[in-house]
Amino acid sequence: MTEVPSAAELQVILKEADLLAGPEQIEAALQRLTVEIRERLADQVPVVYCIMNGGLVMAGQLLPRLDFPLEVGYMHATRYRGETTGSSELQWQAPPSVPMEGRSVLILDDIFDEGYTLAAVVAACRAQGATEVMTAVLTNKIHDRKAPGFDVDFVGLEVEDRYVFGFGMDYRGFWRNAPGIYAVKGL
Ligand SMILES: O=P(O)(O)OC[C@H]1O[C@H](OP(=O)(O)OP(=O)(O)O)[C@H](O)[C@@H]1O
Ligand code: HPA
Repeated sequence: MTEVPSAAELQVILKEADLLAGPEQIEAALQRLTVEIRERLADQVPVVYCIMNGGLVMAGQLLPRLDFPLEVGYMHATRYRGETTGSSELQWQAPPSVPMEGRSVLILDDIFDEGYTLAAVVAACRAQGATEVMTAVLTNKIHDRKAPGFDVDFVGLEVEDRYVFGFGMDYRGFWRNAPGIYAVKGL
């Protein structure tokens, strides 16, 4: 069994991390996302899926702002599994919880990093008969290692090319609950 770090060790991770975006910047990003998404999807009665686990906080904060009719679902696809580099194999831990055939779909996730997760999720939604599939992420990590031929539709904030955590994103499984977006010291 993997050993759980102590609370003191985890506090050091947070204390030594660099704050990239605080609550005010995140609030502004969520407000921008709300306006853009409403403009595009308000009359589509979409199914809005949270990608577990990372999308949980973003979805929880964004959904109550989307003041139009929609359904909520979730799916869990994971590539990092507690590591700081992604595996080539995407594991589906939970398939989409709501049928999407003939529906407009909006996918919510915490981070568009290399993009292989969302590219595979969008392909799966198309294969399951969604008529249109849009993606919204809280953060887009800026680098040139993106999956070819795929992009997201709505981005809250750009973050630098470091390993980030907070607001849904984990560092080795921890600190998804941190109220800002932080970069791990040295990563
Ligand atoms: O753009 P990519 O490089 O594919 O990475 C982004 C994905 O990685 C993280 O999920 P992770 O695999 O860590 O699963 P988790 O949310 O369950 O931790 C994150 O929540 C995104 O879904
Ligand atoms: O930088 C990151 N942080 C947390 N989760 C992630 N999943 C992909 N990239 C990241």
